[in-house]
Amino acid sequence: MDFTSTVIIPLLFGSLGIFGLFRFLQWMRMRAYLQEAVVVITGATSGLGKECAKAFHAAGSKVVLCGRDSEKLKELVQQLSAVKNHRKKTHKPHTVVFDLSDTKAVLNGAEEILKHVGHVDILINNAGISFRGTIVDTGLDVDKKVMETNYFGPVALTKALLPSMIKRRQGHIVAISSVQGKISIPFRSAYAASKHATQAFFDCLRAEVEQYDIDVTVVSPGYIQTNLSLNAITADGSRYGVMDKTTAQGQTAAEVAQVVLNAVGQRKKEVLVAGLTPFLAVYLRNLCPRVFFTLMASRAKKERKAKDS
Ligand SMILES: NC(=O)C1=CN([C@@H]2O[C@H](COP(=O)(O)OP(=O)(O)OC[C@H]3O[C@@H](n4cnc5c(N)ncnc54)[C@H](OP(=O)(O)O)[C@@H]3O)[C@@H](O)[C@H]2O)C=CC1
Ligand SMILES: CCCCCCCCCCCCCCCC(=O)OCC(=O)COP(=O)(O)O
Repeated sequence: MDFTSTVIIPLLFGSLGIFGLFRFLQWMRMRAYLQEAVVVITGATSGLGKECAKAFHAAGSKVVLCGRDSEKLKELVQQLSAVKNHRKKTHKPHTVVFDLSDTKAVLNGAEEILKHVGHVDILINNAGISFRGTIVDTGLDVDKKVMETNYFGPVALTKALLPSMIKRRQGHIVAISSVQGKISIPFRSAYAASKHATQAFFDCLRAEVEQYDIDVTVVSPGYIQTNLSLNAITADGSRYGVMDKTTAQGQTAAEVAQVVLNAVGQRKKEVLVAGLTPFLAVYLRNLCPRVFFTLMASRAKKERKAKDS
């Protein structure tokens, strides 16, 4: 008997077995956590929100779909109800209509959610808009609109639902931020600012509510193939209306929704869902800020030149 067959091989198989068992138990825990959970998703009418709705519905959660277009929400309910899942009990979704940029509407929406479903286990603050423009040309009303939709809306909804979570000593709040909540790139000022504010707010919240057993997960994706660039607003408040190459070549919304589902199921505190370059850019911003700022300035010059020519 040599050392390999008596020690190394049994150790290897033992470790693999323990790892497999650990993953299985993790999967079982996640399944139990999501099954029957009341999950509120904002921006469910499109892109990542719509895919999250499909993923959580398929996981057996009771989804509450929020959006500002009731027709699109109804269509999604029909789509989800048509999916037959023989292995898991699924639930007919509820819908609640409100515009996130209107605080009063958000508060009424929160009230309606609690009236309909009694409590919220998981709130996914997903809805958002992006922005394209130079700071010098952008009206303050545009900065405010982006902040209202991406920051004040989610903050108002979170604050409205938080007391009932604290009372139950149970709940999970998710913020869909962006890589741009960690680094700022030129011509995205309002968007990057709203996502940095989101990151900061939900990091503070995480610390404050841990004592009530409430989880907070911040998800920071890179580019995703959605309508985000098409729907972005520009310096004068008009719709950008272009499917950017970066957006078109991003990850699929279904892939990112699966990452959101797993991150929530595993109660992760934060997750960066991006390729190597954005990932390195985040590190560069923190470790060698001067180099990062120089790269961003040259990127701004190049983009400006390309636009002018
Ligand atoms: N796509 C990407 O590359 C990335 C996206 N993200 C983030 O993902 C999230 C989802 O965006 P994504 O799916 O990509 O984009 P989409 O444009 O496809 O979806 C945005 C969703 O937000 C909703 N929404 C926008 N404004 C409001 C409002 N005032 N009130 C209520 N709902 C509103 C939209 O509703 P409606 O259908 O009515 O327009 C839509 O459902 C955003 O927070 C975005 O910042 C993060 C990183 C990368
Ligand atoms: C040796 C280290 C090299 C480090 C890389 C250098 C820096 C390169 C810059 C990379 C910028 C990445 C930007 C990623 C932005 C992003 O993923 O944003 C996601 C969004 O929210 C998209 O919204 P948008 O409206 O901008 O489409």
